[in-house]
Amino acid sequence: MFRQPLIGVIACTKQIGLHSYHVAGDKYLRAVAEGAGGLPLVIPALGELIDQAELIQRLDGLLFTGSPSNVEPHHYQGPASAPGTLHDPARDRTTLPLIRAAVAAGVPLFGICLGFQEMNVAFGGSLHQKVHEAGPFMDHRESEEDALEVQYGPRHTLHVQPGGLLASLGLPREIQVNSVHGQGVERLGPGLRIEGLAPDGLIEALSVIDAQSFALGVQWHPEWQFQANPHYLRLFQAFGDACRQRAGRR
Ligand SMILES: N[C@@H](CCC(=O)NCCCC(=O)O)C(=O)O
Repeated sequence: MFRQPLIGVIACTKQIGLHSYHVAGDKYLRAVAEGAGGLPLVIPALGELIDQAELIQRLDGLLFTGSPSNVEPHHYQGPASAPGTLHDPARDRTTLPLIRAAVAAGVPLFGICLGFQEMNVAFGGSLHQKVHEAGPFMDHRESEEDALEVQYGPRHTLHVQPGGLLASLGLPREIQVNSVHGQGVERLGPGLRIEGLAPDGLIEALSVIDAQSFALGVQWHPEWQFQANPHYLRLFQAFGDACRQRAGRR
């Protein structure tokens, strides 16, 4: 009997007035519901308070969203962040072990932007904290003066690497992607495969080589207006298929 896959969507912590909340972006939740065909469930960033083994037993997939926050550099032996850099330690403490546990248990997972960077760090990789100040790379940040449609509109070519997961999904060798990030992959974690490169050589898509199921991370934002972008939609459909496969087996 068909069971809609239950897909966890990782929350960020956010101070609203005097209180702290756990929030998840609307566009991610809609992409899970409509793009992946899943039942979205927001997972609070409660770190050690959550029994992650129990959690992943109940889930058919996990989406690690983007966020203005950045992984704390001590997780990848990086230099201290510049003053004013946004962090979300509670999210770090939740996502980094959860990514490893989910892959080990064969739970499909999809990382977007910060979620992509968390996948790299979870597997022992490191990050450029300011890509635009690191050697040959262009500025991958959005212009905050631009309208949202412009910020999340197509920005650069993504070179899909042959023989990988993205290629197996039928994506062409080159697609146009948006770019809303100041950090990026410096050293790729062991056990990860490069799935896509920006024109300046920055790694912008990865997969887990020995994953039992779908395990993809992308630096861009495929949840943005995915209904109108067949390449973005294809990622959520494939993620949803993997989650349905896990749901059907349980
Ligand atoms: N802070 C990191 C990751 C950037 C990121 O995830 N941006 C998205 C913010 C809002 C949204 O969810 O769309 C970096 O700057 O590299």
